[in-house]
Amino acid sequence: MRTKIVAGNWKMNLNAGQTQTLLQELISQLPQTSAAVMVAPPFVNLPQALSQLQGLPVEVVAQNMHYADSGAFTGEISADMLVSIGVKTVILGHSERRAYFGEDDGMLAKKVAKAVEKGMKVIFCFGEELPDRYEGRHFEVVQRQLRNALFALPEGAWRQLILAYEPVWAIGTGETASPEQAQEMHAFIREQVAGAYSRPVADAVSILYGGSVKPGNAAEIFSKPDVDGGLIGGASLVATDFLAIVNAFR
Ligand SMILES: O=C[C@H](O)COP(=O)(O)O
Repeated sequence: MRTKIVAGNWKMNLNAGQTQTLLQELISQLPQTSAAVMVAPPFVNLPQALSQLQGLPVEVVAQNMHYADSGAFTGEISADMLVSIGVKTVILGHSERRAYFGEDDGMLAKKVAKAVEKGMKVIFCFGEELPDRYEGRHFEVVQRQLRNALFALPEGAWRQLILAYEPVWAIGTGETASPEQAQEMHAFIREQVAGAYSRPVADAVSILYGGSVKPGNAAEIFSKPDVDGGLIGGASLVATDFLAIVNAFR
């Protein structure tokens, strides 16, 4: 049985005080759930989140990291630094990192390999842009993103991977992939993993959907057999919305 996951990617939102408030709201209403719940605040608020969530079933996740162990990379954060404060999971490959910070498949392959080497779990994001879908290239694009960044990893690394399919046209736009579109792509992704590795590896990996998941559409999207949860952006900044999405698994 695959792990069901609801992860909130806070992106570049919430200062220290706002972080404390949102976490308090989440903690006070935390439901019983079979899903693993995660939140990803910006780097500077990770220690506070770790402290507030200590002993609670909400994992604190980083939004990014560098591929080098250390060195002259002003403004960057290493895997060691994250691990040293207690962060065990990192989001890599988000479309905003790809679009605004020049992260390509080659760089992401290095980042994923480093995170895996350091014992971290990775939520690896990928997905096609709107023209790709209009022009029928979406499967090809996703296949290439997976192959270039992940398929050179040893099979054992897959125990540390979580995939997050995020069609770029659905991120922050209010437009969501239909549950059928999500299921179709997730099944395709699982086939790619089965082809590159094995059926057991493919069946074990959690594949999350991301892109305008809201309380009103989460249950239907999560009901699809190859959708194992969601990576939530905007709706994760409102405690009641995020918890309603978590509850969509009940
Ligand atoms: O990481 C989360 C995704 O980018 C989705 O963001 P969104 O829920 O605001 O569309």
